[in-house]
Order: sequence, then structure tokens, then C-alpha cells
Amino acid sequence: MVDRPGPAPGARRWPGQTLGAVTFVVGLAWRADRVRLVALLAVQLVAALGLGVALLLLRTVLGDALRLAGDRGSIRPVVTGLALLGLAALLGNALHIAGGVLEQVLKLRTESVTTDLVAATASAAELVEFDRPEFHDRVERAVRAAEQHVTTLLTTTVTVVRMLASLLAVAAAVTMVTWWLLPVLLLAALPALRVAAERRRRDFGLQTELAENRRSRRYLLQLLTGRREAAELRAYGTGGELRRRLGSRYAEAIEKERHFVRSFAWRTIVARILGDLVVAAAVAGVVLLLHTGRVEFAAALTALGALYLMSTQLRLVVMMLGAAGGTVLFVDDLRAFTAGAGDGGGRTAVEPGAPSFTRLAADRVTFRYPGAARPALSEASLELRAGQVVALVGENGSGKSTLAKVVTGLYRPDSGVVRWDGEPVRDPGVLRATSAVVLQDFLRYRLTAADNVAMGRAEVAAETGRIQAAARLAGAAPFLDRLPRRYDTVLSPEFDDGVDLSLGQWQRVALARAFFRDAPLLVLDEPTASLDPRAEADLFARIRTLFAGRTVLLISHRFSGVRYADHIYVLESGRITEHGGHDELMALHGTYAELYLTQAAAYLDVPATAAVQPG
Ligand SMILES: Nc1ncnc2c1ncn2[C@@H]1O[C@H](COP(=O)(O)OP(=O)(O)OP(=O)(O)O)[C@@H](O)[C@H]1O
Repeated sequence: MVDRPGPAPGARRWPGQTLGAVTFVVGLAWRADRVRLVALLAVQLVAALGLGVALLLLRTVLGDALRLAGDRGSIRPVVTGLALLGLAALLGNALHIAGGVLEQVLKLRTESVTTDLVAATASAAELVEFDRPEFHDRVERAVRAAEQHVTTLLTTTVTVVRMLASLLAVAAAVTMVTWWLLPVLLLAALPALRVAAERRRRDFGLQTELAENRRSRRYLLQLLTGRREAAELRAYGTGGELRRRLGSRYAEAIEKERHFVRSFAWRTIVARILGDLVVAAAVAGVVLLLHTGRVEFAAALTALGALYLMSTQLRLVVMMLGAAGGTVLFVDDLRAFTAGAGDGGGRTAVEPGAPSFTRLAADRVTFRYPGAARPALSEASLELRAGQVVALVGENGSGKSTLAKVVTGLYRPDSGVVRWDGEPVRDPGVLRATSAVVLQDFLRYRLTAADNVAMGRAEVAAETGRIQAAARLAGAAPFLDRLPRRYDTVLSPEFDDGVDLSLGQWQRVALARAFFRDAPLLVLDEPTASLDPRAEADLFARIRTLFAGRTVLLISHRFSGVRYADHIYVLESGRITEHGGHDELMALHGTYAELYLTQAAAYLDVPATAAVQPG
């Protein structure tokens, strides 16, 4: 699960980690397209086998050619051998092209499966995770791994399989001549392998360190290029300052990367030279054998060719493993991140006909946001009875939205419980399944109008009739009907034929989404903040008929609507300080009465101080 820290990347030993990452990637490719994966690996093996056969053929052709040169043989076997070599080269090329095509499609399919896995893990994470910077760093790394590293490691794996198989085939072909070439070559690769392992570990550390820098760069770029941001940026002339910040964040990252790359350059050079010295010694060995007459000329020539082939392949393998260093760690990190994806999201679907509650209560709930000095809610209790309209009031930051999110299962309380008909609710998914929320900062999907409504209940077929009915109830139908493509219009000018809505119109669309969800509990967090006075009065006047049969939790600073609620709770610094009906609370002359009269005074032209005087 995402809230498990997972094994610290870089802590496990290199072979185990690499094997784990490769198995994970191959597993993803298998899930994505097993036919292509098997075909691709088969192509690599056949191509490698072909190389070994070609080498043996070369040795025979060379022997025949030397005999022909010494007037001891005929031209026929030479011509046949050369023709067969040509055919092998043709086949090799064809296999190379076929492999490329297979790999391209397989990579895209694997990327799609991996991205979906990351999306599933992020969607299943508890809402509170999104308030932790570490979670965003992990998501950032996971997205990066899904978009780049998984396919890179897949390519590396396929290439390394081909190279290792080629090495084996070539080694098998020359074993009869110079069996000791293989261990010598492996020895030559050792220094480079060591440097690659060290680089891999440090690279991941650097990338982890730079995660926040990358997120901040992405955010700044979004500010500078986004449509929603464009107006305010121009109005305040902030573009230049934001670009300067983007530049300085880039400069920080470049400096760190530059330092890292330089610190490894000389070690890589030394490792290369050491490896080349071992290969040179092997060449000298073959020449010595030829000189002392222990191998014939054709065999020695073939061995030298093979030596060249093997050392190039081995160098490429080491290079690829080195380059795959960070990749392995990123993939390993992704594996830990996505392990157990899908088991933490709980239920969010409203099951038609699901039993509703008679009483839903928050019982002394306390909740603190990650990293916050003080709790946003302290032992807050509230009760919602079926069919009631219950209001939450209080000053900015008093905890109203947080309490609503606890009651609807979006946050788990640190202590206290939510009770359903007296029974503690263990699975917050049940609460999410029972409620529809119109959040203060509701989503504005850059999708069609119909989608914007139907997302209220995405798991059922979006019937046009039901969408339009929900839009009518929310007062959104008149303007949605006038859109160029009616409900099929995309609500964003960033897309062809797309249009934008006014904020008040968007608020009605969000309300329509809640109607479409058709849940027993409705949370309306400042539902009229952007509505005009007539629309606001209309919503409050009709709130009971509109939501008949449902329970409504209303958060609002508009006391004209709040006063008609069945029960009103007043929050102050995360605590419920007063509750009751409007008349009861007015008679108390407490916070509610003060807030109510302050607002009323503004409309009645009465000085607020006079209005809030008791009596
Ligand atoms: N995601 C968050 N991370 C950290 N602190 C938060 C977060 N959201 C809210 N808070 C803090 O929790 C407290 C309660 O916030 P909440 O949004 O519940 O208040 P509210 O009563 O709904 O305010 P408003 O009337 O302004 O909408 C505030 O002090 C706020 O700063």
C-alpha cells in the first residue's frame, strides 16, 4: 500500500534488486501483451543462435578459401559458404527489423498498463496522503518510472538477453579453439560493472533529492502556461518573476547533475582502460598460439573475430547495465509503491437501494492534518437524522469542511468515531458510498457537460434522461441546453468547440452532479457562494423539496439559508460550541447570534454594534 514506506531503494543488494525490477517489468509486459513478449524474446534468441552458426560457417569458408588460395581445393564450397553467409546476414537484418516493430508496440502497451497501475494506486490512497509532501514525491517518482523507466528497462532487458545469448552462441562456436576467451572477457568487464553499480546507487539518491525540485518546476511551468492562470498572471504582471524562479530551480538541478556526472567520469575512464588491457592481453594470447603453431590460421582469425564481437557485446551489456542503474532503482521503487494497489480505496459506488441510516453521528472526533501544529477538529460531535437539513456555521478555518469530510468518510478521525445508527463505522468507504458532496473547491472537469454531470456516478451508464433531470433540478438545464452542442459540448475552450461557464454556472453543474449521484446524504459546502441573490434565495427556499427524502448537511456563511435548518452546529477552533434551532441559538446570545446579527446589520443599515447587543 502507498502509506507503507516500502524497502528503502538502494538498501537491497544489487543482483537481488535488479532481478526484482526485471521480473516486475517482464510481469507488466506479460500482462500487457504476452504474445508479443514471447515473440520478441524468441526473435532475440534465434538471432543470437544465427550469429554462432554464422561464425562457424565463417571458419569453414575461411579454411576453404585458404585451401583454394593454395591450389588445394575447389571454388564450389567457397561460393556456397559465402551465399549461406549472405543469407544469414539477410535473416539477421529481417529479425532485427521484426524485433523493432514488436518492441515498439509492446513498450506502448506496457506503458499503458503501468500508468494504469500508478493511477489505481494513487486513486486508492487515503485523501490525507495528499496533504503529505512525501506522498507527492513518491507519486512523482512513480509517474516518472511509469513514463520512462519501465520501458527503458524493458528495452534493456530484451537487448541484454540478445547480447548474452549472442555471447553464449559465439563462445560456444569458439570453445573448441580458445575456450579460455570467455572467462578472460568476463574479467575484463568487472571494473566497469563495479563503477556502474556505484553510479546506479548514487543516481537514485540524487533523483530522489531532486523530486521536490522537479515538482516545483512542473508547477511553475503550469502557472506560466495554464489557461486558468493566464488572466491573473497578466493582470499582476507576474510572468517574469515566475520565469526567474523556474530558471533558478533549473539551475539548482543542473548544478547537482553536473557535479554528479563529473564525479563519475574519471572512474568510468579508468575502468574502461583496465578492461581494454585485459582484452589486449587476450589478443596477444591468440597471436602467440598462432605463432607457436598451436592453432591453424583460419581458427585463429575466427577466434580474433569472435573476440572482437564478444568484447563489443560485453561492453555494451555493461554500458546498458550502467545506464539502467537509476532505472532499476526507480522501477524497484515503483514496485514497492504499487504493491497491493486497489485494496485501500474502499467503496465509493452508491449501490442502488442501499440501506440508508436513521441517525448518522460524529462522536467526539478529533482530526489533525499531517504536519499541522493544532488539530482542525477537537472532540467534535454532531448528529444527522434522516430527512433533516443540518447546518454548520463558524468563522473561516473553524473546521466546518473538515468535519463534513470526516462524516463523509474522506478523512479518518484520529480519535472518536462516526456512528451509523449507533454502530461505529469501520470502513470509511461505506460513508463515501452513502454521500454526495458539493465541495467548496468542486472539480471542473475539462470534459463534456454530460460527463460533468454523470461523473457523480461513473459506474453506471450515463442515461441522457437522468443527466438532464439532474441538470434541471440544479437549475443548470437552461444554460446547458443553449450550448453549441448542448450536453456534448466540452466545458473548456482548450478543446475544439469547447466553451467555459461562469463560476455560478459551474456551481450549478457541480450541484447537478450531486443530484445525479442520488445518495441518501448530501453535503453542500458553500453551495451558493457564486450564485446570484435570486438563485441563492431560490435554492434555500426549495432545499427541502429539492432534496426531499435525503439528509442535507449544509455549510454556509449565508444565515438567510442557515436559519431554516432543523439543527445548527456552531464551530469555533475545531470545537462545537453551540447547537440547536435558530430561535434557541438566538436566545443564547452567543456566537451564532453575533454572527447572524452582524450579517443582518449589513443589510438593514443598522450599525453592527447595535445589532449584536443582547435583547
Ligand atoms: N489540507 C490541509 N492541510 C493542513 N491544514 C488544513 C488543510 N485543510 C484545512 N486545514 C486547516 O484546518 C483548519 C480547518 O479548516 P476547514 O477547511 O475545515 O475550515 P472551514 O471552517 O471550512 O473554513 P472556511 O469557512 O474558510 O471554508 C484550518 O485552520 C485550516 O488552515
